[in-house]
Amino acid sequence: MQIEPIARVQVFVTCPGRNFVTLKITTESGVTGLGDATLNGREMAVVAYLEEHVAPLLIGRDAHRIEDTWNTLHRGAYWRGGPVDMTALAAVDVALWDIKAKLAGLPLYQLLGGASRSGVTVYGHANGETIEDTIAEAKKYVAMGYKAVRLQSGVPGMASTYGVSKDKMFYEPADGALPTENTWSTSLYLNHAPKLFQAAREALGWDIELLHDVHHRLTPIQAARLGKALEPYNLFWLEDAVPADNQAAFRIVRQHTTTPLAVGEVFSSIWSCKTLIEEGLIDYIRATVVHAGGITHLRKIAALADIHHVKTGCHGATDLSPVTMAAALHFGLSVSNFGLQEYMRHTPETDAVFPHAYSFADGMMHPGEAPGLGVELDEGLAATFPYKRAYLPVNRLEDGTAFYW
Ligand SMILES: O=C(O)C(=O)C[C@H](O)[C@H](O)CO
Ligand SMILES: [Mg+2]
Repeated sequence: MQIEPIARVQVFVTCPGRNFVTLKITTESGVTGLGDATLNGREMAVVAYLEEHVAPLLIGRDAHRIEDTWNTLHRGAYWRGGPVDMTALAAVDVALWDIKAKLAGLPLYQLLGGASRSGVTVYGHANGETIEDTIAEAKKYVAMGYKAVRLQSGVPGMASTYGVSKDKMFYEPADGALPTENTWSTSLYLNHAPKLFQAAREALGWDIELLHDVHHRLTPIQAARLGKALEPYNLFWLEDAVPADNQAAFRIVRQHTTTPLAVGEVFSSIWSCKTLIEEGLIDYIRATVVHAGGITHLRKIAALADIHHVKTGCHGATDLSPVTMAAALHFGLSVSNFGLQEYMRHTPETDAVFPHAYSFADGMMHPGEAPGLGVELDEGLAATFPYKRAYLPVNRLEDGTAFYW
């Protein structure tokens, strides 16, 4: 049996505009693999977890034994699961897949069963202070070749709204050394959102797929009302309509609307979405490589989803590093029930720290043909961008009640 013992495990933290945590595993024969371990706003918790509790367990293990390593780390932790553990586990898992594919001399998607399609269709983010601004942004995405765009607009009467950033192309919500506070009005939002999509269909037509993210801010019956109100505009999906801690809550939304539902960017494992998938309460599962235990675990989620007619829709915000973007593309190219992949562009500084083989053309992305993931870490450049603590915002209702952001 061919054995590839792990010799070194390193964790790098870099902040080329935002914080990224990267795990690098090196084998005794000198092959390296990268894994993204970035958990926005809680980065250093994963660093400590990896350095103190995971790295010592990896030294000397056979890098080829990905499934066994996953299960040993997961079942052997006893206190298993949750975002910190599953992000750390994902980083190990992806780094080991990177190593295995490099040793095989193949791009990772070939090890995952080969390409199931010619490319990975992606959606971009159009956001603006007003409906007109948002539509103008969406037109830029259409001009770049995107076939699907997420629309978020400011709501008149609200000082700030989720998803509306000053820098249009490079979204970054983690903006403070302490959390900034937003104020939320459900009624203003519910009155406004259908107007955005009515105007968008008039201006953009019906050939472009449109998406919207509620960011967990409605009760089930409010989400049901919004889904019904948006039906005439034929959304590709309505995302995170309600907080999904209570999976059964989606039954109410589902009973009332035919607008397709997507959820899962904060999910850590198959247990967060088992009911949603088995009862057919959603159409797209948005769990992602870095936060749901890596490729090994995400493949199991996708397999369960496949038999229930649920497609994938991996989270792909800019707080997931290019290492996750590449992993998502290899996964999306190969998995049978791929739906749509989110693609927010990283800044040029981030792209320089993580040179990569993936590319965008005609609304689709491709991971490229480099062996492994096709992403490297420029360690020298990374070291010039030290960690800067940054929090995601918090949200309050108009009367001051702490709410979901
Ligand atoms: O990309 C999305 O759909 C998001 O909701 C982005 C999140 O706000 C972001 O990843 C939080 O870190
Ligand atoms: Mg989202």
